[in-house]
Amino acid sequence: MAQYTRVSGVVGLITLQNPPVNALSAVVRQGIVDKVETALSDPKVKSVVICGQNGNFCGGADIKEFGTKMFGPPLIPMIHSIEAANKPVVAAIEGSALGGGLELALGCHYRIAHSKARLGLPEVTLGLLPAAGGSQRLPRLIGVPAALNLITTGRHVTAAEALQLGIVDQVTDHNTVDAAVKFALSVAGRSLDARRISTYPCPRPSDLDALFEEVMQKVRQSARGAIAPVACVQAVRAAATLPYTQGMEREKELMATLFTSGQARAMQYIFFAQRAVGRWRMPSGASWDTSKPRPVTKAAVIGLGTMGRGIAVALARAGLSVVAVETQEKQLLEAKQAMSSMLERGAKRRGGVPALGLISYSQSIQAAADVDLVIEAVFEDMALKIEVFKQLTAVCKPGTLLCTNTSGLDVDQLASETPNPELVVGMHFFAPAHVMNLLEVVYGPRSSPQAVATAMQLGKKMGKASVAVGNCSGFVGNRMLKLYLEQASFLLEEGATPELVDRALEEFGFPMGVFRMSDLSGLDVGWRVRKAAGLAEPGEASGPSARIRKGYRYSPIGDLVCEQGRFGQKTGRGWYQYEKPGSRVARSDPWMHSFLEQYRARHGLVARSIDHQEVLERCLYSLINEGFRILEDGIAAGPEDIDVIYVFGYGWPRHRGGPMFYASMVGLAKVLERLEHYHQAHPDVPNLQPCSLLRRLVASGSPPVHMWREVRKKLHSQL
Ligand SMILES: CC(C)(COP(=O)(O)OP(=O)(O)OC[C@H]1O[C@@H](n2cnc3c(N)ncnc32)[C@H](O)[C@@H]1OP(=O)(O)O)[C@@H](O)C(=O)NCCC(=O)NCCSC(=O)/C=C/CCCCCCCCCCCCC(=O)O
Repeated sequence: MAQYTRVSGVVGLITLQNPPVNALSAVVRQGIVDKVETALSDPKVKSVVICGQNGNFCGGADIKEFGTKMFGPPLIPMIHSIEAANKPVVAAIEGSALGGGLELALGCHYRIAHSKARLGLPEVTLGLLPAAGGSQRLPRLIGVPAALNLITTGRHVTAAEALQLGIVDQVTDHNTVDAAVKFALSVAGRSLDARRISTYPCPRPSDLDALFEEVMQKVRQSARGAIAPVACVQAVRAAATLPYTQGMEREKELMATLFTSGQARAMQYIFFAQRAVGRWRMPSGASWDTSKPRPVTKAAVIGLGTMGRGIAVALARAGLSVVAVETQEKQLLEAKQAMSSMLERGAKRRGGVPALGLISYSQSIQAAADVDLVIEAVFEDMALKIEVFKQLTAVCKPGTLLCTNTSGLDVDQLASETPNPELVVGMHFFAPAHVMNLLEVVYGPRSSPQAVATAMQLGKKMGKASVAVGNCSGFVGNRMLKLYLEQASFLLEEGATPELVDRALEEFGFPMGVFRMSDLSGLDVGWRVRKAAGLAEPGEASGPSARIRKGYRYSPIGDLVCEQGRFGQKTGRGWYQYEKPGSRVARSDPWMHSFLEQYRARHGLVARSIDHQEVLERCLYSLINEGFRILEDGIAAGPEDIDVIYVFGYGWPRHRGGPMFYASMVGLAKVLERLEHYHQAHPDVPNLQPCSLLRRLVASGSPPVHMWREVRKKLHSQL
């Protein structure tokens, strides 16, 4: 709803009231329409101020209303009537003015913002465009190039940038509503002819066609199949080339296509999933609302390899005091230099001061004596980690949380080696840790809810989507990834090339296909894991058992490639070739093609033609099947947890909503049928056998994703 009061005798003050973000729900829209009418019809009122309750202007249209029948007054005429008003209307922007919230403000005649406010049109991140006039007003106000940048990326700008761009008229450090009222008093009675943005001509750069062509090309490339960014460019083009009313028609037309698209549904699902995972729950019943996190102001990072450096930088950026420990002197010096330049580059990009002073460096683990939490990031070796945990237990003050950044070792085993296993959790960061926005918080059976709450809160403070998951080999992300990688290798054996597999996955929307990704992260990492698991054997075995390990189909292709010293980009050769070690541009490698041909010949395999459909079905459905197993095992609390992990950590295209949501869009019955088909064709790959939760869901009529937890509960109660 909206509240109305009269202040200073002549200013009508309208306050949006819909906590926590004052979204423009039907009731709020009705409130605005009514209160604007009241203010305009009151002869005593000379000007109007619109603000939001609790220091927050407006988070935009109510996303929960999308996909339901719309009630209440529509946004567009509401904003038009404000712009057409014959009394000045001033928006007092505190907190955020996003999406429909900024569009409302653009309909006002003046905008005053608090210095800490954030403004933006993030609709593109929800699969939409700013369709309450935003795509037509913003270019008229700030010009085409700046509007294109904001609308196609959805990025939020600070009040200072908004002032510089011309989005707001004034920025204040003081009470924004007081400043807006004062401003409203000063402009009362002035002509509003020059203040209605919809009447402005859109500034047209001389090279309009070339500009749009270039932007469209870039947007299509980075959108990876998402349709909203493309529609955003088309809408801004309409602003630049058509009169306002026709531009609005085009905006509406484009929005209609997006609004009902599966992509918008997927992206809005991810928006809510990202927030839902914060409401974590452990199988014991402990949860976010019953577990209080401990305060963490000082943390230590042990081991300054690639991961440790990124973690320490991310902690310092979040404002924590960090003790960075590396026992090797040379490595410590290199790390210090690298971390300082990471902080400096980040500060330059974001426009702040590098947090260099927050990090102290030491060669001794003793330096961690007074920290609240430690993140161990040493080499992925259980014996070494156990030794480090022993030392930490002796050095750290009582109650210090001990976290391990393992990407797959048994967190419970590590915990059991310490006298206080309840203080141990996994914090699985993704490389590079100062860039990637995902954190898996791994709890073992003995981790205390308080330890989990603390790690989850710390992850949030570091700006990461943090997901609490159970302890198992590979946790959630890597456990699923293993099957995806395995299918990719089998496809090579059967006739595919790395290029074919990667193209199919990149067309699906991944930023990189599986083989290009493997070249980037290094083939040796997986090789080491397979050797430790007793799977990779030196040299090439022959005979029928050569591709069977531990009773199941196994592809040694990756091991053989590693034996050639081909570890990917860092060695200049991997699944592809590179100009030199460290180069990034992957080029087809004839060596790889003849290696695959020889390999197939040696094993009596006949290459067959494999299409993109099969690549997608085998790689993605096997990964999804494992996702169902993870749900069945209770390692992830719900499908949202898996989807957030995949979208934020593994490059799963956001417009496809994560693997579990994607499965529901494809149709669970279809996924089941294809898995059965592939399992029949490859009976030596037991992972292709559809899991019982998937079968049960299909038998229950394939309910929507939010109902899967119920089906799982029933399945468990019957076991
Ligand atoms: C920055 C934030 C605002 C705040 O962040 P923070 O403080 O961290 O808080 P959060 O945890 O994120 O959020 C707190 C809770 O609030 C919920 N929330 C947040 N924003 C919204 C919202 N906009 N709507 C509903 N709920 C919201 C959030 O989920 C949390 O609750 P919970 O934990 O999940 O319970 C941050 O929240 C943020 O970034 N919010 C989103 C901002 C945003 O993206 N805004 C844009 C929204 S879209 C929009 O505004 C579109 C405008 C144009 C609409 C035009 C309509 C025309 C319709 C025409 C249709 C034509 C089609 C016809 C088809 C046919 O023919 O049928």
